[in-house]
Amino acid sequence: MSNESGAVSYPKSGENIGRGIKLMHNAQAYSFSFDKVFEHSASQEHVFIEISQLVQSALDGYKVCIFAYGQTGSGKTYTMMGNPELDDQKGMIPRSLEQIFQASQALNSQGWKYKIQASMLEIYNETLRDLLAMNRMAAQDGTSSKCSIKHDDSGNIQVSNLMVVDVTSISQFSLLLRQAARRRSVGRTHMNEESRRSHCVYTLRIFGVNEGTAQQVHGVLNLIDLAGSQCLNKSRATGERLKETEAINTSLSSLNAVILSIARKEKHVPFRNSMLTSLLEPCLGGDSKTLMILNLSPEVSSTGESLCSLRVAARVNSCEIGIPRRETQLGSKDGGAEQDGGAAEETSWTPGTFSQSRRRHGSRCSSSSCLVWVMRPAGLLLSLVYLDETIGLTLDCVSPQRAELDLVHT
Ligand SMILES: Nc1ncnc2c1ncn2[C@@H]1O[C@H](COP(=O)(O)OP(=O)(O)OP(=O)(O)O)[C@@H](O)[C@H]1O
Repeated sequence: MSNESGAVSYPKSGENIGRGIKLMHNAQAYSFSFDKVFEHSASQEHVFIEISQLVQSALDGYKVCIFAYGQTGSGKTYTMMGNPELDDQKGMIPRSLEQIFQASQALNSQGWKYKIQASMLEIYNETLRDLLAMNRMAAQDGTSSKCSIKHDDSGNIQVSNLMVVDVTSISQFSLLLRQAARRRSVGRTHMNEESRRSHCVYTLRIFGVNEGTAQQVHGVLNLIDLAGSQCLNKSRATGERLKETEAINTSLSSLNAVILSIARKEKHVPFRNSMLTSLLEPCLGGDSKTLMILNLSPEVSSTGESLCSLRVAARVNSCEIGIPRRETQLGSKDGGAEQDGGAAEETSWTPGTFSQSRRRHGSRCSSSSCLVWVMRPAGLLLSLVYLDETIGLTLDCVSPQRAELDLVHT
């Protein structure tokens, strides 16, 4: 099967995308470079162009994980979910599902039939909550089975008691998304009117079988909207909000410890220190294709947090994980299926239309990748100022406050 080129065509990337970013913090400049850096003026469509190939590869039988990371209020939920009802504001999750449906339908003519299943859960205060279960309240108050993470004999991770729904249309999926959004733990904080107080994991399992060749593929697409990091003294949180903020920061610290440990190629990676890292283990420690989207706030008061986030993203960018493995089986005439070895095909993916393959020379490992999207600053008008031809674009503010982020087009 070869649908890697994609059944859907996309417009070319715009000029509001580069690869470098410079941050001024305490009068010091910090430079970073990533797979892509999007200015605030980039659209949801621009960002999706860069991840569409990766989404496509879930249909080809790969495990794919895309997660949004950043401080509270920086635009993670906007990026991942956006407004699914409005075409130009739809985020990565509704766009991914649309692409998967359209591409799978286009492959029908080549004999492929697909079954797609969805599950949606949140990690709230270190507890797993099923966002689709009918008896969710019963599970929360302990009168029915709670979700928990189980490791099977082959080291695979399963979530027990999680509702898995067969998805047959885009409208049905939109309904599930609305249901999950209503049930997700949301609270008002000093930093964000509608702050998501949990990490949310949307999973699509994709089973394909070719009626002509009996080949089978099994891909997984995990789309994750992490809760935002937040300085406790800035958050001014008390009571429940404080407890949530502490739980969010603790689990994000565990994620950072895992990323640091992988980047340093340490033998022991502390995946089991939190629910979040246990769930992410197959993505960060295994054979999936993983992408982090870092959301940044351009406000001067956020430069400290932005620097921390950029450092985490730079580390993620340098992590070498396993070889992406395509899950395929060769069916036999009598209807049985033989493994074709889950052939570990070294098909490192290339984000979007023009960046380089990220496979390291001389290494059999592929690396995780990172895109950065800078949010539009509330109440600040931005203008673009050209410094010189080689440096490219610098963001400058038409306001007394100077924007501290330079987006360097390279
Ligand atoms: N690129 C963008 N264009 C327009 N509005 C945006 C953009 N990014 C974020 N916003 C708006 O900014 C606000 C905060 O964004 P959002 O809730 O997505 O942040 P978050 O990082 O998910 O926050 P939290 O971690 O607290 O849940 C929302 O009202 C959102 O609609």
